[in-house]
Amino acid sequence: MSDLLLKLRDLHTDIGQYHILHGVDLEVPRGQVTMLLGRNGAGKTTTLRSIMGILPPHRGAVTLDGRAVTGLNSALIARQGVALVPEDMGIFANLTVEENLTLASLDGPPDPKRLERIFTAFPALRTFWKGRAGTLSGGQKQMLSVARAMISERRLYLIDEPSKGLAPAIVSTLAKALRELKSEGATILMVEQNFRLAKALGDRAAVMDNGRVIWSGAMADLASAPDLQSRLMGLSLEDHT
Ligand SMILES: Nc1ncnc2c1ncn2[C@@H]1O[C@H](COP(=O)(O)OP(=O)(O)OP(=O)(O)O)[C@@H](O)[C@H]1O
Repeated sequence: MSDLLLKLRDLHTDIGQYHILHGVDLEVPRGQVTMLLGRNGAGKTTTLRSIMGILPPHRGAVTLDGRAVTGLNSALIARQGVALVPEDMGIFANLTVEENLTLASLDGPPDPKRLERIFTAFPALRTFWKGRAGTLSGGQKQMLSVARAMISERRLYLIDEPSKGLAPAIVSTLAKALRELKSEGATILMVEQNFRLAKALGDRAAVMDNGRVIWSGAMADLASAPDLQSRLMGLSLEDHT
């Protein structure tokens, strides 16, 4: 078993007539949290969507645990144990919290032990268990979205800017849940603009610009080098909280 769970090689993806990814190379080690950083429009979301098979790449390779999964549709990628927590949260507003989690569970009804862990991390989901997801607050919807990924054991979690638009107290709740997921040995590839959160959770970092990864390495190396941050992103990440 290799230490690399996910590998992207020379990935090119178009959206309509636009060429968005221009040869993304990325390695995601098993059991670690890799943060995908970069300016707005750099191609971070498109990279996650390309891995998940929502936007199929037209060139390059996606390898999961040594197996090529390039071009498979998203249902098949999900069956390989990959979960995406999308930026728009991807929950079913007309269904209850319970129904949202039951649908996300890969093997029948949710495992009670996993459910208990989710309730401990996000107590609001227990409170509103029978409530429609559409009536939850923005923060609660985000928690439900993360919980949908956590309801079954996954090989890889792709998480797109979970802290976006959330109040600081909710970001702390989210951070705690993600830290717990990390402590269970989960492999996570996460887009995050909040550098304080990215730094706290990330083991590795990859910085994108103009549809490519322009730097990758240990998060500690990036966090301790303001010059590097400003060269890569045009600003100090510390200002970007
Ligand atoms: N549906 C679309 N049609 C045309 N261009 C698109 C579409 N979706 C995204 N793009 C473009 O693709 C590029 C990459 O977008 P993407 O959402 O991957 O960037 P990002 O790094 O995730 O940005 P952000 O941090 O703002 O979310 C951007 O220039 C964006 O304008």
